[in-house]
Amino acid sequence: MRFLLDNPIFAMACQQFDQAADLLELPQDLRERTKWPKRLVTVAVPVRMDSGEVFVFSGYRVQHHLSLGPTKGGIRYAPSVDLGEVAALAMWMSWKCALMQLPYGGAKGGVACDPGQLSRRECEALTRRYTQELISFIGARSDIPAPDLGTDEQVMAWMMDTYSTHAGFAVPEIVTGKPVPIGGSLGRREATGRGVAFLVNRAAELCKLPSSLRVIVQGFGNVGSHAALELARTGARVVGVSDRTGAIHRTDGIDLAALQQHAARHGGVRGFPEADPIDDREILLQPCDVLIPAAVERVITGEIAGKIQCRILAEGANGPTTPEADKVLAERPEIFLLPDILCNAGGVVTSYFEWVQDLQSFFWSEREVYDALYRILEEALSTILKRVGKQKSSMRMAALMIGIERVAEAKRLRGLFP
Ligand SMILES: NC(=O)C1=CN([C@@H]2O[C@H](COP(=O)(O)OP(=O)(O)OC[C@H]3O[C@@H](n4cnc5c(N)ncnc54)[C@H](OP(=O)(O)O)[C@@H]3O)[C@@H](O)[C@H]2O)C=CC1
Ligand SMILES: O=C(O)CCC(=O)C(=O)O
Repeated sequence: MRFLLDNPIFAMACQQFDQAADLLELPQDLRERTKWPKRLVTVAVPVRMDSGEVFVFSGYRVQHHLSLGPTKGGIRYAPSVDLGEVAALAMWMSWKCALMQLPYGGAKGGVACDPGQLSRRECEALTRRYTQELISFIGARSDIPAPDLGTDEQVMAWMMDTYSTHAGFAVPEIVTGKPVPIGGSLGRREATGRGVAFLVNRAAELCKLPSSLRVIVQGFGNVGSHAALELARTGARVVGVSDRTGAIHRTDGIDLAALQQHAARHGGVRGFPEADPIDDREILLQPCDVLIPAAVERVITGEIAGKIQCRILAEGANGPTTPEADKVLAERPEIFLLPDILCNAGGVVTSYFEWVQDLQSFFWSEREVYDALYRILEEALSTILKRVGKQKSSMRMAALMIGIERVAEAKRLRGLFP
């Protein structure tokens, strides 16, 4: 297992864990049992490409702990995907699910590929073969995938169909984040971004900021675009947006509907005529009230953390801030941090609602989904704030401590074979 530490993202997740476990004074045996992932699955995924050639992709699924219920977490399609990255993301899922009091352990999966370079047929073939390779390892009572970076509702529909064809009947509860007509939940598509927006507005109230927040978002995919749209709906002005194609800035605010149309037509935000182009690193350093990294890991480095000019740092992405940056942020108390395992938890909480609805074959209104989601996010925020007050810790450490201690307690209560 220790070979995973060669991966910098896994090493970062472990560094965070160790720091929180030290603060919790977690006994050594429990610490070891809680830290390491339970199951690491690697699969070869052969796909006939449109060219006629067969390419073998590498696929992964990591199940971090099984102590509280099935494992839960997204499937990522990105060139960076490897076992260490997926293991780190699975670990963060564990603390996130426990923080939200969901009856799940953490998991994550993915395939090393560039989804932008795959045709629709290639993406479907890849998804179906990856799902087939995972059939013995996933299940509605054991491990339930969902969308993440580079995957969407269509990928979930193909996964559900492949699994259901194998079972001989429809198994909608095998994945969440699927289209509503085949058992998806109302509100799941927008839930992560709307959860981010809800928490940003709560943080703005706590910081006594006006509602006309200036917002910068890195990543204009599922999380970034819905966070931006929801914040704009509640009175904010989105002044900067970036994605892999580039970054744009407009002090008076960007027309998000027009930007969405442009991005759909041109494959990204680059070249949007109603805003100024800006360097994709510089965009993070522009003055704003809220900075939302909603793309990939480790973009807020120590150096960037010293230069950002926001009042709220809202981590839509998983792991966007390095431990070095956390040290810098500790010296900048004017910045209110919404840590990833809180900030982007709206996605998995709504996935939990989807799973419950599928198991019961009884579906909720969008209003019921969001009322329940915001109640859970509010409770998690208030539990973290109390912990910050009690232990004088950072928001990140408080959130991690709560998640980790719940998992450790489950392991302690369940015990070990004598
Ligand atoms: N989807 C969900 O429900 C949840 C997602 N998350 C996390 O949120 C983050 C984003 O996921 P999601 O929105 O689903 O993914 P999407 O694939 O929908 O969107 C990702 C966005 O990030 C952009 N991007 C990728 N790399 C970079 C980069 N290096 N610099 C700037 N932009 C970049 C992409 O640009 P382009 O389009 O040009 O490739 C795209 O706009 C991930 O960290 C994910 O783990 C967390 C909780 C739930
Ligand atoms: O919706 C889910 O089950 C998981 C979402 C996810 O991958 C995440 O929160 O990072």
